[in-house]
Amino acid sequence: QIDPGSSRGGRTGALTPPPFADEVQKIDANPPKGTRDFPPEDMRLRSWLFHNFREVSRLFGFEEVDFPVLESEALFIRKAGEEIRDQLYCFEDRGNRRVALRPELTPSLARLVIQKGKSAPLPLKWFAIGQCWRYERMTRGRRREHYQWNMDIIGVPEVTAEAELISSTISFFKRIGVTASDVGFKVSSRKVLQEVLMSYSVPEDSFGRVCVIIDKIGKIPVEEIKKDLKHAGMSEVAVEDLLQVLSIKSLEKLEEILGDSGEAISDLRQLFSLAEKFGYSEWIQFDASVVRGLAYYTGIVFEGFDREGKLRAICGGGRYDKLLSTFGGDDLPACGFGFGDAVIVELLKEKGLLPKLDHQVENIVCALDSDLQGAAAAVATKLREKGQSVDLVLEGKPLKWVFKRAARINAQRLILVGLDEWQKGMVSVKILSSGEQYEVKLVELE
Ligand SMILES: Nc1ccc(Br)nc1
Repeated sequence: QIDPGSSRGGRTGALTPPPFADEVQKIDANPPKGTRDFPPEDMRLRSWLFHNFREVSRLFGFEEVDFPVLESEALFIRKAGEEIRDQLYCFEDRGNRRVALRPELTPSLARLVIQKGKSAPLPLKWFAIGQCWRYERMTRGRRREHYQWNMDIIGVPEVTAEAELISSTISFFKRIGVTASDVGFKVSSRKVLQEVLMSYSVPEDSFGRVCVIIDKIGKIPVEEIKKDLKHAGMSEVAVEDLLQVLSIKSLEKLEEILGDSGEAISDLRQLFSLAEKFGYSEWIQFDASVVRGLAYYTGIVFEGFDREGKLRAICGGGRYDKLLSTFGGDDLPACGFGFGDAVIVELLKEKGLLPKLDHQVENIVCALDSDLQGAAAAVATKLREKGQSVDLVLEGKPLKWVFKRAARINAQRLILVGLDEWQKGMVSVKILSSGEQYEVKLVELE
């Protein structure tokens, strides 16, 4: 029983109370805090977005996979101080199991790869579109759920995998009208960080934590970054030097600092060379400050950003060669990205690129007499079997109402089932755009 005072599509008047009024329990018609409903107009945009995610995945030869929204909490427990861990939507179920609403898809994908083992021949190219959750204090009024498109390549150690993944995101942007003037990709490698940290003998097991701290550059004061880095075991000199390296924006400069023999520079040179062959050089730039906020990345990392700098990262990803082995699986190379459904919509709004998506049906079918409701149903079935969409008027309504509904649902044709015509095996058809009207034998109705 929804509170009659609440807005219900503009319907007027209170609802008639049920027989057992004392059992009425008014509910809030809004969804839980931080979550969204998708009424038809919003669902059309979401379906359009997902259709483009799926089309690009198809063009790149990827196979769709899916996993439960609910996972064992253990899948997401990492000790690197990630935000994703602090905001885990976790609880104890009725079987006293620690479970969580997934905050991301990659650990589930890794779990499925391990489960499939040798039965899934490498390389695996899998994609998924799934709802992900975080429990964020509502003080910041941010969403607690979003849908992510993920593409992952398992079993390819070469940088060609990252180049392919970046290419797929750019294909997506191009499909929806976003250009290299709107969006760019900052690309780096965590091996840059690794080589600097190793030169200061920072312990390997602090690596993930240092990355999470560095990902906050530009989001929290630099003094806090420095404090956290020292707290993670780095000396004053190491911190200063690291921040210096992270400000580098050219591979030439990076080579001056790291030399030209390390894996970081070699991977990045290969990636930028592949970008040229793929034809997307104008979309990407080296930026040593990009580390991404997930602890498990081990190599190339990248993130799509809006060049006007108004929005948060649009998408991001990278190489995570150790994740499967940390879950007890084989030491398989892996890379992937996540692409959320919210920031991209903000970008499309900014750029005036939101598609116009109206509900549409090809036919509205109406009986002109209550005795002909069955006949109208037969006409609707015939058209549907021919693959035509039909909105069948389900109760006796005045023609004025029928025409109003036809306009509201963008029907192309009105099919009227009247007694005289029906007795001749005919129906009358009105083309609503032109007003043209004619009678046609049911057997010839196309
Ligand atoms: N990981 C995550 C989940 C849900 C939202 Br909204 N943002 C980020």
